[in-house]
Amino acid sequence: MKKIAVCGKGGVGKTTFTSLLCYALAEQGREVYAIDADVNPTLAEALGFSPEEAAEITPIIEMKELIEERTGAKTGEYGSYFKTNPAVKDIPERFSRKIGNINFLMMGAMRGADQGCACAENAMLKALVTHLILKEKETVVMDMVAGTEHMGRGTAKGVDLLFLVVEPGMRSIKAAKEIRKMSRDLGIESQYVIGNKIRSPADEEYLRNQMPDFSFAGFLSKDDGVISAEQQGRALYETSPEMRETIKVIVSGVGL
Ligand SMILES: Nc1ncnc2c1ncn2[C@@H]1O[C@H](COP(=O)(O)OP(=O)(O)OP(=O)(O)O)[C@@H](O)[C@H]1O
Repeated sequence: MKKIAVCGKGGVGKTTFTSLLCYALAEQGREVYAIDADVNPTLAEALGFSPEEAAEITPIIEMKELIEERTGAKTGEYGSYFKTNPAVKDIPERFSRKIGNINFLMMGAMRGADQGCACAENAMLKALVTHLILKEKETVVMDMVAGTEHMGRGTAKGVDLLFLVVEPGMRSIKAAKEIRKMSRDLGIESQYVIGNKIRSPADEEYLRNQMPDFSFAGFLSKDDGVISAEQQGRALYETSPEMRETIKVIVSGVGL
């Protein structure tokens, strides 16, 4: 019964971590709704869908046509639609694909340079997340767009738990600090850091020293297995017993 968002600077490993988290939660018997909220979506592949399967999924943004058709509500009024029809199970089938207990949905692919900002997508996601009513065993996990923009727009409103992914470098730490500040303003109290691409205990220590007032949920090693899984088109959770064990410890450590 949780809505979880995974945030951080571009390229830190949000998608990699999100895929592991979804599998670990699904293995506990939860019904997981994995939402790729990134405008450059890659979560489908990280979960182990083939590029062909991923291409068949209708992006959530196209729900707007459905919403307008059913309710007459226009862009910006999605909230009222989700109030009247708020269960995840009500989301029509063409918007999702399933692997085991993981239901995958995506916001929408990157727009062309001349197609404007992603305000409509953000409004849509915000409405969806704010108004979704989850059943006891249902969990939503969102792989967010890089950086802080979505926080500024309040897309992550309605989220219960935020994971901030960082790597051992100043830039991702700076982004995490900004995201935390914004997310606190949105009322998201539960926030944990995941240190990714860790090469040695010194990397862990560096992160802990640079972020003394953050709660660390755990650390993921820098591992060639991540690239191998990508190349094979398989889920990292399936290919790496080490990552599987690490994520399980993280999940139980934060009480999920
Ligand atoms: N623990 C790791 N060990 C080795 N490589 C990793 C690890 N985590 C992520 N990577 C690699 O780093 C790159 C970025 O990872 P990923 O796509 O998960 O990050 P992201 O934060 O979701 O990126 P984006 O902001 O572009 O969506 C990928 O090529 C991935 O293979």
